[in-house]
Amino acid sequence: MAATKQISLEELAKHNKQGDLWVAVDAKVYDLSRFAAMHPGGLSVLVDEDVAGKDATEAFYSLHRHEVLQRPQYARLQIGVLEGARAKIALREPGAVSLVPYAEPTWLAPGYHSPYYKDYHRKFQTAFRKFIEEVVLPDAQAREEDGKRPSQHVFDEMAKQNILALRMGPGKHLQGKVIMGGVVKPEEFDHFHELIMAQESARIQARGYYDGLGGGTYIGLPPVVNFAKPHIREKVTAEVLTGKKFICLAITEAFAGSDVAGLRCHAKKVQGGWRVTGTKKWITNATFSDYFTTGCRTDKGGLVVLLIERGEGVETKPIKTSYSTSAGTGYITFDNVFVPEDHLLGEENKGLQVILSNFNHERWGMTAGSIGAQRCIVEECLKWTTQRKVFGKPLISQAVVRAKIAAMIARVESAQNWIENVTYQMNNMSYREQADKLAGQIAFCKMYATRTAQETATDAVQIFGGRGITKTGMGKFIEHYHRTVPFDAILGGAEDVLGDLGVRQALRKMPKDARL
Ligand code: HEM
Repeated sequence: MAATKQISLEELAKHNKQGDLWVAVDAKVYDLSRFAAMHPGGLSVLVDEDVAGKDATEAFYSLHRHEVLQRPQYARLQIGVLEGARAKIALREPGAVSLVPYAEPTWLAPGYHSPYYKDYHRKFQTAFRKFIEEVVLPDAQAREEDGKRPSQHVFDEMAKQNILALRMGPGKHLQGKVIMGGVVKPEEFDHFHELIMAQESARIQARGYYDGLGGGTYIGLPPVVNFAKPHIREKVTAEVLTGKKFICLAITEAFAGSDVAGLRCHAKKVQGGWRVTGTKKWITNATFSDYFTTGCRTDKGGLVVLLIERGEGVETKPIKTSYSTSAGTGYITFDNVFVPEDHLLGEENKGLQVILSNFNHERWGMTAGSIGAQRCIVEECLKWTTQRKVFGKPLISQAVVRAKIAAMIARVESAQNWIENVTYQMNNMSYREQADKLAGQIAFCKMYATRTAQETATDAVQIFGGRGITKTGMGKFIEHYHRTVPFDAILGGAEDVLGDLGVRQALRKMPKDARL
């Protein structure tokens, strides 16, 4: 329990030297006498006459994130509270919304309205944010750092709450399931709930872990759900959605990225099935997956998608990318792997249809997450520029800084409004209509969101200066964001490819009789 002894300013002032050193931060008094020599910022800054025995709140928040004081080893240095002073720093409770302007999309900001979200979206959002902050976030920060895959207890908890099943979007697979203790009925769950999930999950600000946490399921399982033989579909879906087994989508190769038609991994038809030989690269979750939804080229030159189980001839090794190995990004080699006939997804030589069928949903989900992460950076920058003082004034008092913040806010607001519009269309269109009408919209929206995300990352680094390129301390999320933001711009289709796709889709629909 925090110490409550009342300490006057006079008493505080008496403890102002090495060996007997107290400071007050936000109305709490800390005895730093023994800690001072171990202080990561050095002893000299603490024995400074403006700090030792004084209220050092401003100096503290210029240099540390609040979380420092929450670490048990530092929290226990508190010996009392400053007499007559009131704590001013209010921390958000888990699940609560931030009151920092633009830190939330308007539908969540107090006093604003939205045509899209209903009361059950709000309830779901509150429960989901709490879940993310209490269950996922601590593991996310630790695993992003040590590079291990997300801990099994997080998957187990997600399975228990049926969150893994929600990652497949709305649909029959949710029938009869109790979602997060009943906070939303399966038949009510729609694409706005999914949008909430993507944006809330992005708040962990651990990009590798974010993909580690079922990124493979999100893109690897839908082809099984939609195209597998019933007995395979039931078995694999049950295993994956209960967090017992893992699956990934193995399409990209060293030879072919966005150019799916250029795949070389070869499936040879044999008695009772197929023999697969080839490689796959940059496959999210590959290092810990049990199943691989794999695109292969057939003898006839067509494409086939096979569900390959980890076993003889299958090897995975981690690829070190600029985000954490927590994502399980891997290189896969298939060496004459036997795949039984009933593991075919869809039809022979019609694999492209299987692969393409999920692209829109994948890209839309990535865009939603990317915008959520971008918004967190806006909040970080707003907090930093108002609390950080340079030349005696807060950073935000510089016009050039305000101009950067203005651009950041405009970008994230426009991207959010766009994704909400697309989501509304998805809610009101059949899958076929979505494929026909939204492929271009989603491609453009993703291209725009990730382009603006990179601009915001660059601006944020300028605002944070050296801290924006330092992995710990005040700017740690900025450093992380700036380093990992290109993933959103590459995975699921590079920006240029998506832009081109969107224009080609538009051209297909140009009326033949349109003239200036
Ligand atoms: C309860 C009191 C304090 C604790 C527990 C504490 C703890 C820490 C920790 C853990 C760091 C490492 C950086 C981080 O993780 O954010 C740090 C850095 C630092 N601290 Fe403190 N600190 C305290 C008070 C102060 C005060 C009053 C000053 C006043 C000037 C100060 C000045 C610094 C400086 C200059 C750094 C280096 C910052 C940087 O590298 O950007 N600290 N402190």
